[in-house]
Amino acid sequence: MSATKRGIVLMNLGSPDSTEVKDVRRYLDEFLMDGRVIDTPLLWRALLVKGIIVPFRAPKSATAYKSIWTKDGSPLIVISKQLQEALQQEVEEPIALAMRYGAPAPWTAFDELLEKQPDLEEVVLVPLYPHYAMSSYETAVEYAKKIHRKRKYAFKLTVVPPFYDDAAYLEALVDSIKPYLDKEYDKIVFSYHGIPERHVQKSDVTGQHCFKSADCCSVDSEAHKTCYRHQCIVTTNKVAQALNIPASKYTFSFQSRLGRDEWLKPYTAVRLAEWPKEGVKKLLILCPAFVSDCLETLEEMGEEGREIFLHAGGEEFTLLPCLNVHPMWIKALKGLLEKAQ
Ligand SMILES: C=CC1=C(C)c2cc3[nH]c(cc4nc(cc5[nH]c(cc1n2)c(C)c5CCC(=O)O)C(CCC(=O)O)=C4C)c(C)c3C=C
Ligand SMILES: [Fe+2]
Ligand SMILES: [Fe+2]
Repeated sequence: MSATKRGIVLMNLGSPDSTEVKDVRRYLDEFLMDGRVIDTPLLWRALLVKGIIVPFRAPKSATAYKSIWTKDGSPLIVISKQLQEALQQEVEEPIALAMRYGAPAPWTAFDELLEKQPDLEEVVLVPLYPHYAMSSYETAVEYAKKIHRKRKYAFKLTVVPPFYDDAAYLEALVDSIKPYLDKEYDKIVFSYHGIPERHVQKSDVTGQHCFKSADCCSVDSEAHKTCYRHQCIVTTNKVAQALNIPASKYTFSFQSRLGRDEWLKPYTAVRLAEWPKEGVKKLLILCPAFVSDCLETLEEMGEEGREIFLHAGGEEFTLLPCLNVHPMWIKALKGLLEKAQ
């Protein structure tokens, strides 16, 4: 352990306060007005989000949230709290939880740590995203930094980088998948949350790598530090190789597209309707862009995705759980904190 008086903040995306349409509306408004999520000029974004997307989406999203809501609230929040508690059993430094949207806000987390340790010297921020995207990792980090700056906290803020290729994280994923490979399956799909292709290009620090060639993600580049697609491919291939899954039996795709822009392809929802026709009848599917089960895994994949696949002639659809509180994931997080010293 370091001599510095450290605290830890685990930061996830956040959920609405309840499944009531008004709370979902407020949450979607905060989320989609984020310029790193909908990256259009402010006025156009406000018209689009407040005038079109939120009014239409809020009632539908509220219904979707109702189908997964637990007695203790949103699965994402409940599981993130369980993760905080499980990690706290293993780590001496105080740990607080923060969300990018909704509650608990980062300042609540910072203040909670200061209450426990008034002479706090450093806070290590762990964005709970394995892969870099401006709409997930980057917005969480920039928001936490803004609050740290504006509120003039005296402690130093250190940020854990994306951990898509961290050996212990990959081992945890491998261990979580292993039991599902014992039964017969035709294909295992790594379905990642999608993002607009434009976002990948915007994050390209070289300005001349991403999407400039068909194999850009497998050609070494500085751009990969912030290339979501490259990082998803690395996670997929490393996990599949560690499990000895032949190339013909695994693939990756991207889910949760919103709007009409070109997003990363292939689209999971489109492929789910095609796979059965290509002979893929027994499907295993996991969503490694999320470390905690949430609306996008439980409802979008577990309910909508299942329906699409079975309706198209699929026979078995098995959704694997996220890492949630897997002991090897806790160990991996502990390792990431040690590396951040
Ligand atoms: C991997 C992390 C995520 C990325 C990247 C991401 C990008 C992204 N998301 C939207 C729009 C929506 N996402 C929604 C839910 C949602 N998204 C993530 C993670 C990432 N999003 C999570 C964990 C969740 C679930 C939250 C929960 O409470 O369980 C939603 C809200 C639900 C809905 O109405 O579908 C929206 C909207 C965009 C536009 C985007 C990139 C541009
Ligand atoms: Fe999302
Ligand atoms: Fe790339």
